[in-house]
Amino acid sequence: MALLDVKNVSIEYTTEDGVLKAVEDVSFSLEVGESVGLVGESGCGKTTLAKSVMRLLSKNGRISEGQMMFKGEDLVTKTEEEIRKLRLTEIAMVAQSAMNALNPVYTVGDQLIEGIQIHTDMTREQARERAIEVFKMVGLEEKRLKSYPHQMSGGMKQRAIIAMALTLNPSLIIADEPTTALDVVVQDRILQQVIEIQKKINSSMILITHDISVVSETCETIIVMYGGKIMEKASTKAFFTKPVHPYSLGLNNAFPSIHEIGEELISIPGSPPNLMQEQVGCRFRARCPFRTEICMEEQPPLEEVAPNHLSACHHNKEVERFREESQKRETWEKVRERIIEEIRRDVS
Ligand SMILES: Nc1ncnc2c1ncn2[C@@H]1O[C@H](COP(=O)(O)OP(=O)(O)OP(=O)(O)O)[C@@H](O)[C@H]1O
Repeated sequence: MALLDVKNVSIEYTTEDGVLKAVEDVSFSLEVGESVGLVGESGCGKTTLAKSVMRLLSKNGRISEGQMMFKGEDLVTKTEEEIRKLRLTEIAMVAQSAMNALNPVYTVGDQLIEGIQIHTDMTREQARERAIEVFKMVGLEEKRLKSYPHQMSGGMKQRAIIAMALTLNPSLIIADEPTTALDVVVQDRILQQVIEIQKKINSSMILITHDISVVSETCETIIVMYGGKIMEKASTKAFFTKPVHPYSLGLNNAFPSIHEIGEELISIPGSPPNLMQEQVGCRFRARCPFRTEICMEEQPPLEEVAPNHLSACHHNKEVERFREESQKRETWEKVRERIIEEIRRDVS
């Protein structure tokens, strides 16, 4: 049985201007010990999906459809009380800039020890021992337990937050851009530590990032989202050697570290769809160099293109040609010209 089985989940936000469908009909599963990288441009629904697993959506957000089976039980229908018990003990989240969540008037140690005591029946002394242990795991000295947040650097604070998330050996860690606010060297070191600990305690992980090169180094599986839907899911190895979806091909062109030195980066022209509007056809159609008639009318299903490799494109079979053409700058230049032409037409 998978640890987490997300089935046909849709999530929407009610706003003053109407309903925004942030995630639509998304399904994926996560095995015990597996780490999945969730990637895609800003606004594609990564954080929404992650927060919904913890049932931490903002007030105007709701899971409108689907199930999220965690250890065989549906998280969607659990009561608030049941979910609260699962947080930290079973599912822990390290959010973007979580370090700002530390309470400035308590020492970091007190906050950590208190957190442990709330969720377990450990004595203060036992909780302190555990706090020292997890501090060591993330590379913080014991004496740092006595520090107040303002006495620590950004990197240290984020480490302390990660320590808090890992302290009760959760089965699932959700890390949402856990190191974005830090400098690159520190980012890399902390991320490696998180992965090490995750492997040690054999928890599963969902790592959210907009940087696919991070996923190539840290995760076994990658899920690419676009406009609230999954476009491609594959092992990272397959994805980085043989990506299939045109959006993935575009993303691969846009990231430096997985390319050879000196190779030119090409970004994908245009912007993601407006999720306030009803989506017709493929969500990537406006920016896709390879679109045809059917892409304008029908939403492509997520199909298996190889074992454990899924792609939602009507033209999965033409991937060899797409791979070749997507590496040429003029392929994407034509998309840019097409977008400009369409805007001109709409205006006139
Ligand atoms: N509380 C909210 N109310 C209304 N719309 C929201 C709310 N939170 C997110 N959205 C919208 O839902 C969509 C998905 O947002 P989400 O933050 O999940 O994307 P993301 O991929 O995590 O982006 P980022 O990388 O910038 O965090 C976006 O269109 C966003 O504007």
